[in-house]
Amino acid sequence: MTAKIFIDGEHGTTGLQIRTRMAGRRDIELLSIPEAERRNQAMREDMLNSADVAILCLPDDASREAVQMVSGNNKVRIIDTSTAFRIAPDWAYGFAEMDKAQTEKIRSSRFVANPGCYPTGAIGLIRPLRAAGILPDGYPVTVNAVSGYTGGGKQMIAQMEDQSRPDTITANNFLYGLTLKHKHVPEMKTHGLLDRAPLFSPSVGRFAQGMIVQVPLFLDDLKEGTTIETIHKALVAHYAGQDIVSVVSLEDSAKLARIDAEELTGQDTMKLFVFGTQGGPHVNLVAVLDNLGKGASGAAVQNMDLMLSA
Ligand SMILES: NC(=O)C1=CN([C@@H]2O[C@H](COP(=O)(O)OP(=O)(O)OC[C@H]3O[C@@H](n4cnc5c(N)ncnc54)[C@H](OP(=O)(O)O)[C@@H]3O)[C@@H](O)[C@H]2O)C=CC1
Ligand SMILES: CC(=O)N[C@@H](CCC(=O)OP(=O)(O)O)C(=O)O
Repeated sequence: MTAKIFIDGEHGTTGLQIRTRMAGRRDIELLSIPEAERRNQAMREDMLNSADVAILCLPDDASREAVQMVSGNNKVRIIDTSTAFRIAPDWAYGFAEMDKAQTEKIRSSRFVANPGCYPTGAIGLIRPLRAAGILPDGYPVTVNAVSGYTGGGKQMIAQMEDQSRPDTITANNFLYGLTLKHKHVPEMKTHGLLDRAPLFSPSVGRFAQGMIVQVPLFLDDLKEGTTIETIHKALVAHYAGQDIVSVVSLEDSAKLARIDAEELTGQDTMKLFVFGTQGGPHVNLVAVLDNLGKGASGAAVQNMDLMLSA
């Protein structure tokens, strides 16, 4: 049986990438609205209510409206890629590898919130250490990151690529979120199992897709006896038995002189590293992913496949 899928926002950055990933699939019938009608409420409502799974690739407010449009129709299941429902208690958080029960939660949920790109890296690094008791209560977690500019959607893509625009961005690498109130902080705190909000400082580089997320830690302030090896072991144990998130060996990490933010561009996987020197006081946890892959569209397709396998 083919499943009917509607991507609301299919002509945007995330929507287009999801559509590309579904091209050629015979188990799916893609319901579609012509680009010129993308904001036509009546057509969207009709498509939303005709789908088995609707994937929302819209700004937060438009996502909330779309969910309202199907609220009385129990047949339709939703994957929302916006920030609107990521810490809502009645939604499943769509990061299947974040703990052993999550795959099943996603498979059986009607409502699945796709994670943000930065939180995918940050939670991927932090949560296993909280679950293993390595990262204690009260630890002041900081998260620093660089993203490809497609993370800012159609508008930032135009600002970075079209120098004739009055709002063009000329910087090759810039910090933003300078008020330290980025919309991803609540999600990192909740699903990272943190008792204190992390201090998150994002940046953007002049490359389209890719991402590095860093969580530096002081070993002396972690569970007594924690070393670079125990941290690495905890991550390896956490991600055993799946093939989306990989943990690079300490030996291979030690040989690296630099990390390329674009290393996984076009892929739907994520790589985790633990950097530092044996016996040294610090470690730097690093996640590399494609902001549009495991950070958005790749995760959405993974979640859709889990839901369709129920
Ligand atoms: N880009 C990324 O790396 C990631 C993005 N996301 C999230 O995915 C969602 C989509 O982001 P992104 O694809 O980047 O954004 P884009 O701006 O690239 O695309 C959004 C699309 O939604 C359409 N749209 C906007 N408002 C409405 C509305 N009221 N009704 C119908 N259609 C509407 C837009 O049409 P129009 O052209 O007319 O504005 C556009 O086609 C956002 O919530 C974003 O936060 C999640 C993870 C990563
Ligand atoms: C570079 C850039 O602007 N990135 C976006 C986040 C991209 C992402 O993960 O999106 P959502 O949380 O919106 O789903 C931002 O900082 O708002």
